Amino acid sequence: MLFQAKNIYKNFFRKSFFGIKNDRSNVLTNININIHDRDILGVVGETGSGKSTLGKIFVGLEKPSSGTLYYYNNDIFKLNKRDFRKFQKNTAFIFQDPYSSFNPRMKVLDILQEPLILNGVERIKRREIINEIIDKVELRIEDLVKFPYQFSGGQRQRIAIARSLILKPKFLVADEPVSSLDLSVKAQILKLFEDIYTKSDLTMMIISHDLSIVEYLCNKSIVLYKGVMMEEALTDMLFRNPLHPYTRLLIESAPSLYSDKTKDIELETFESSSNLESAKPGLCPFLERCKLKVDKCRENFPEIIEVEKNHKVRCFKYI
Ligand SMILES: Nc1ncnc2c1ncn2[C@@H]1O[C@H](COP(=O)(O)OP(=O)(O)OP(=O)(O)O)[C@@H](O)[C@H]1O
Repeated sequence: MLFQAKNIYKNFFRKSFFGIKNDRSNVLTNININIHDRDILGVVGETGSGKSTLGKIFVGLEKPSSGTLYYYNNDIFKLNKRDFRKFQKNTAFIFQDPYSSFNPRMKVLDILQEPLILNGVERIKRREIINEIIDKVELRIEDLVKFPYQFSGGQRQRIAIARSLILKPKFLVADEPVSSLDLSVKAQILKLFEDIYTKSDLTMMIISHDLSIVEYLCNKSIVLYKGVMMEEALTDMLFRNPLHPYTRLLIESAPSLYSDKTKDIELETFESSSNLESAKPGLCPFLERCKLKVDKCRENFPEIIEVEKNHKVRCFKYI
C-alpha cells in the first residue's frame, strides 16, 4: 500500500491580538484512508472542509497534530531529514492558484529547471527531461522563453503540471486543478491529467469542490464535511448510490462537467436556513443542515461503517 493514514487530526491555533495562541480550530478529525498504487483518490467537500490541509499532509507540507501517515509502511513524520527529502522528491503538489506559486520574474525554462538544478541534474540531461515534459503537457519549445503572465489560465496550468512532474514523482496532489478555468479549457486539462496518468505510474489525489471532476477522473472518493469523513466509496458507487445526506446534497446540486447550469431539483436532504439547528461538539457535524436527522443524531457521534464492500458512511440512518 502506498499510503495509510491512521487517526489523523489537525488543529490550527489562531493567535490573539497579543500573539497568544488561544483559539483552536479542528480542521481534520480522525481521518483514516488507504491509498494504493495507481489509485486516483477524489477528495470532495465545500470550502473550508479541510481538503487542502489533508492534501498537504500527504506530501509532508503540513504535519498532523496527531495520528500517523505511513508511506510504504514508514511513518513519514518520523523519517530522518535525508529520507524525508527523498519522500518529498517522490511527491508533488499543484496549488489551487498556480500563478501565485510562480516567481513572476522567472521564465518557463527557469521554472522547470529549478528543481532539476537543485537536485544536481546535469545540463544536457536537464534539456532532455524538459523537452520530454513540455511535449507531455503540450507546450511548445518557444514557450520556454516566456514569462507566466504571457500565458492564458489553461496554459499556466500546463506549466504547473509540467513543473510538478519534472522530478518524476510517484504521487501527485492536485488542489482544485481546474476551478479557475472556463468549460472548454477545463475539459482539456482534465484530459491531460487522464493522459499523464495513463502514460506514467502515478498515483494521485484530486481535491475539488466540483464533483463532476472527481466523477471523471477518480476511481475512489471521500467526502469531507467540516473536516470529518462522511462517506468513502469507489467513485462509481458514490455516484450511483450516494448514502450520506450531505453526499446526496452535493451530487444533486452539482453542475455537470459539460454545462455551467446547476441542476434544478428539490434538495430533500437539506434543511432550509430557517430551520438550522446549531452544531454541537461531539455530534454529527452535518446535524444542523440535515433534514433526515433522527433522535440518535442529537445524542452521539456516528462511527463510519462499511455498509457494503468498498462503501463506508458515517450516518445513524445506516447504523
Ligand atoms: N496555516 C493555517 N493556519 C490557520 N488556519 C488554517 C491554515 N490552513 C488552513 N486553515 C484553516 O483550516 C480550514 C480548512 O482549510 P482548507 O484550506 O484545508 O480547506 P479547503 O476545504 O481546502 O477549502 P478551500 O476549498 O476553500 O481551499 C479553514 O478554516 C482554514 O482557514
